[in-house]
Amino acid sequence: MNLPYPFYFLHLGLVDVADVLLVTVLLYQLYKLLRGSVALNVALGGLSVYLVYLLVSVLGLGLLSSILGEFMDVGVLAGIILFQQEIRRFLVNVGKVALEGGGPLGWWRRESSSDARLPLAPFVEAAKTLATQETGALICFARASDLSAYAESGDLLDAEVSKRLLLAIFQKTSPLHDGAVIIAQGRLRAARCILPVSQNPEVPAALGLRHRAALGLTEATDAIVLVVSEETGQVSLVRQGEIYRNLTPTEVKSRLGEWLHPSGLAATAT
Ligand SMILES: Nc1ncnc2c1ncn2[C@@H]1O[C@H](COP(=O)(O)OP(=O)(O)OP(=O)(O)O)[C@@H](O)[C@H]1O
Repeated sequence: MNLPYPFYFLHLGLVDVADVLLVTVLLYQLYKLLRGSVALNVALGGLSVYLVYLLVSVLGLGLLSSILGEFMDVGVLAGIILFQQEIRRFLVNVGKVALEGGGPLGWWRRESSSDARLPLAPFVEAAKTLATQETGALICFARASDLSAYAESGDLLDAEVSKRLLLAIFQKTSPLHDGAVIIAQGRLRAARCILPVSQNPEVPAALGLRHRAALGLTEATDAIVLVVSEETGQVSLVRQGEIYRNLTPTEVKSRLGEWLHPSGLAATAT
């Protein structure tokens, strides 16, 4: 391909164009996989260091270039360790698409930053009843971040959401009551899920593991978590590592509506 000055020195063939397009698609897929999670910040940090390294190398700053070069040498290994969950999910998705054109885990990949079909009444009503009974509960609402790795740590259900189902799961005698329930794409996807526990030293000592797990998930992803305390019967909502405690059913409904249906869609279904 003949290019105009000042790009005439570039020899750009069809293969190069296809190469650039494929890299663009790959980077976009990676962005979709990482968006809404702290992994995206880590990836952007790594990319910034790499760009500085390239610049420093071009400018011929020997010492800085060799220091960053050492860093780059271990970068691939560090990347594999840091992103092991994301790499695993990416490969699982690629495998599913190749074999089944989507497969049973296809719903995790659907694009939706909030679930317009999700009725909120079952959650508000179940939280109210569980709070009265002082029965603990942990309910996670997936948004853009992929929660499949957390769902896979528990029992996959893929059931229709209802107040009765939520109450049955969290009853103390239920074999599914321990851990968290995950809601995604309008369905109850899994129960008994293990969440990452927040290591934030500023979390009040009065909050135990259930609340720390809710905080931990929202620090790592853009999920929203509803917590019912077994000890106090208080209902809390957690978002972006922040906890809103002791909420009334009306407050739970309006906050959930605001966060999960920002456009006001489907709130009528409640
Ligand atoms: N990492 C985790 N992921 C999911 N659920 C967890 C996790 N850690 C603890 N839990 C749930 O929290 C329960 C223990 O809650 P704990 O009493 O320590 O927390 P808490 O924040 O004080 O809550 P509560 O006010 O209900 O007592 C466990 O039985 C389990 O169901």
